[in-house]
Amino acid sequence: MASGVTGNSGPGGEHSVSKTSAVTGTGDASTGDQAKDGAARGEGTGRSHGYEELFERVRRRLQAQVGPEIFASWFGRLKLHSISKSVVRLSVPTTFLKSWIHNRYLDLITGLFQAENPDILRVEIVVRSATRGSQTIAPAEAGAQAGRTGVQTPANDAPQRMPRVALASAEAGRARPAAGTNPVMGSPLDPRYSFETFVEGSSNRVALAAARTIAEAGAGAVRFNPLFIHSRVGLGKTHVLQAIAAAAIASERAPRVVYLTAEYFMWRFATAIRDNNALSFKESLRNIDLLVIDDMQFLQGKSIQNEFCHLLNSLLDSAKQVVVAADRAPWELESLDPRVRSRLQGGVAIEMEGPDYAMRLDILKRRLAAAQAEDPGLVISDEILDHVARHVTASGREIEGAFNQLLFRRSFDELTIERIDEFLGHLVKAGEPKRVRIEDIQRVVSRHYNVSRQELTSNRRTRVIVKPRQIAMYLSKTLTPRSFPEIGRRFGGRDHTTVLHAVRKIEGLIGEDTKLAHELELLKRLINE
Ligand SMILES: Nc1ncnc2c1ncn2[C@@H]1O[C@H](COP(=O)(O)OP(=O)(O)OP(=O)(O)O)[C@@H](O)[C@H]1O
Repeated sequence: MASGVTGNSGPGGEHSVSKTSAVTGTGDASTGDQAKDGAARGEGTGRSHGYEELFERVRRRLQAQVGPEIFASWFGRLKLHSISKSVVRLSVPTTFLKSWIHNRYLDLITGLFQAENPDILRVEIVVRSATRGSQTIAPAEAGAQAGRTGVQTPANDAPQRMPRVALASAEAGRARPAAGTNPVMGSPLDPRYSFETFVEGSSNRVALAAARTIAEAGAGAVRFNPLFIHSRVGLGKTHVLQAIAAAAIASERAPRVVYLTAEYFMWRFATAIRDNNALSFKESLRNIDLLVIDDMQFLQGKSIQNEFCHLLNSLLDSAKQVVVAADRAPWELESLDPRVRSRLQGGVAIEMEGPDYAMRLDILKRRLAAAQAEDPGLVISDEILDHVARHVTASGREIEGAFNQLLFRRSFDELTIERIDEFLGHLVKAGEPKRVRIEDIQRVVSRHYNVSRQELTSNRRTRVIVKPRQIAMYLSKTLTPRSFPEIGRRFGGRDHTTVLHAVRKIEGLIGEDTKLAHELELLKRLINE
């Protein structure tokens, strides 16, 4: 196959190149049209100048339509490639940009050209500097492929080879990630957080099985997408997420893995905008196999969420695995853009519960073994471990905190049960307050009043259902941090004013109806059990 040469890649120069080749959405752009284009471009004449002006006008209209932010993100590197009487070809530097613009903006751009010149029938997006017959790949992809196979890019011609080889060797020369680093970008991984160090039990078995499956599946073998793991604090979400990332990297089946906290994503994105390289930041994320995002509840800001939404859509649409963790279920992430929330709900959400006694004891024993590896003389009796496992119940983090206290105190204090109760008192007594969920409230209320949960969330307005429903809404507002609109959604898609009315009604009744007040106290106890 002949290799095309894009002789001029300077600003605005693409359209005046006489021999071109590019990968298009439908295949090679080098069709019969191309010859016509060559003639129609009228190289070196005033016509080419006129085409550039036409392109400039379309760019301005496009910017006005989509707004400066989106324009800068997606169209900043759009250039005029060639133009004929009826076909306009625009070029972008990567395949990803091509398909993104092609899928989302082609109709808009075509309409804008047609508004300027009704003879234009079609707009095509092509990739600059692509070799005919070889698939054009975005930088990270190129590098990763070369790194995987050790294949160097064929030396078709110098202008094209140079940048591609540079990228390939940069990636190929990159050492396997050391523990504590990340191969592509992102937050560092803690080498202690692996599947081997994670204690399995009934409260996390399903989540762990899903996590292992994804880590073992490798690129393209998408299973539960996105996988959404949620739990209250300290129950091991970060541990599991980092274990997935580390195992996927180690397996080499999903070579491009990114682990990020939502906060780190926001920071990286803001820095990239500040440094004028938001586009390459976004593209580097879109060329990965596995995206792991922790602490999703912290994702804030309209434009950041918007970008995250694009990223999520693009990865999920191209069957790339996404794993997300948060301190609540996706449908409870109220601060999130509804489009992000809905995309997150489209996969599998699994909750991890608190560790039971056996798990707590196992965590303590493993910590002790790890500490003994460094200090062979260290002794902590089984009785003490058992005591801590029985009384520090809230989370893995609390158990770790308790164990660290034991290590610290033993150097200057005798470890008796009484002493331990004294210095661990805050952990033993307080524990983690139970996080009440709307589901729990609905379950307890429906059982207490002998109505089904379906009836509670239905449109039925009979008295026997309306009162329990209002009570359940009142309890949802007083026992959970959920907003009126969220509660309304969870009760059959009701308006927030209905919830407000229910809460006020029950509040009013409590003051005058002691039987109802007692009933509510009983319900609260049942819910908190
Ligand atoms: N099942 C478990 N096995 C071993 N260690 C655990 C387990 N659960 C929690 N831990 C440990 O408890 C600590 C807290 O866990 P982690 O940070 O993963 O919790 P988290 O759910 O992400 O919390 P947060 O919501 O605050 O981010 C970690 O050191 C972790 O290793």
